[in-house]
Amino acid sequence: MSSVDAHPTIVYPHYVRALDEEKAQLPSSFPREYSEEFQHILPKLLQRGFHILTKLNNQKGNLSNISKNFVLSHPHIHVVILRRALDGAVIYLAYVGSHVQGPSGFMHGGATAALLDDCVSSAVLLSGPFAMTVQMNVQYRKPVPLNSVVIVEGYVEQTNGRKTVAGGKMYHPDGALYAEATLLFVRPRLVEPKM
Ligand SMILES: CCCCCCCCCC(=O)SCCNC(=O)CCNC(=O)[C@H](O)C(C)(C)COP(=O)(O)OP(=O)(O)OC[C@H]1O[C@@H](n2cnc3c(N)ncnc32)[C@H](O)[C@@H]1OP(=O)(O)O
Repeated sequence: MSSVDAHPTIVYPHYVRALDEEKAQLPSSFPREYSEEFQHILPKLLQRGFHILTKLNNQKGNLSNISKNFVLSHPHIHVVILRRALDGAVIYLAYVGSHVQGPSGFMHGGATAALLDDCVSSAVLLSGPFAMTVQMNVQYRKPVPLNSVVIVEGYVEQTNGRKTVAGGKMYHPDGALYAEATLLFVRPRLVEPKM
């Protein structure tokens, strides 16, 4: 098996273990200027039935697969992950810093897509077997200012065999929509359970 083939099966158990081990803590290393905003928003998300899963930005040791995640390890993106058990929806409460710029003063569209993909993928991975994004359609509604807090929400819409349709939204904490996406995931044949 090539290293590319091995990747999904190695990463997924690490991911689940990381989420298990890192429950219920807001990262203590969050810079002061936005930790207050996080503290203000978090209770509202908890009221909606979400609970904090992880402080993945601070992973160490054998969780290196997580610490290399493009979005979660980005030095200018800080994420607290929450999940709602009722429907498996996932929220990334995120601060986007200065070095994710596309248009001057605003977030790069690719970074917006990456955050959406990662959040929606987490919702998919935590609700079912490993699957990979094979299609993603992003509607960019408003430019996302740099150095700001955003809420990203991911949810599974429908699973049919190896295919899962899922959706995501990125919005300002006041509810104004920045972007929304529809994604198709496919469970690779290679990691299907053997009967
Ligand atoms: C650390 C954890 C962090 C959590 C967050 C991580 C976020 C990362 C999310 C990603 O970015 S994933 C990386 C980007 N995605 C990829 O690299 C996937 C590349 N694609 C593949 O490797 C293969 O397409 C894949 C292994 C997913 C599927 O190949 P298979 O050979 O197993 O499936 P196959 O080609 O037989 O397709 C199965 C079904 O899906 C359909 N399908 C596949 N690709 C499609 C596509 N692109 N569009 C529409 N349908 C597609 C295909 O037509 C077929 O439909 P039917 O069963 O109805 O015939």
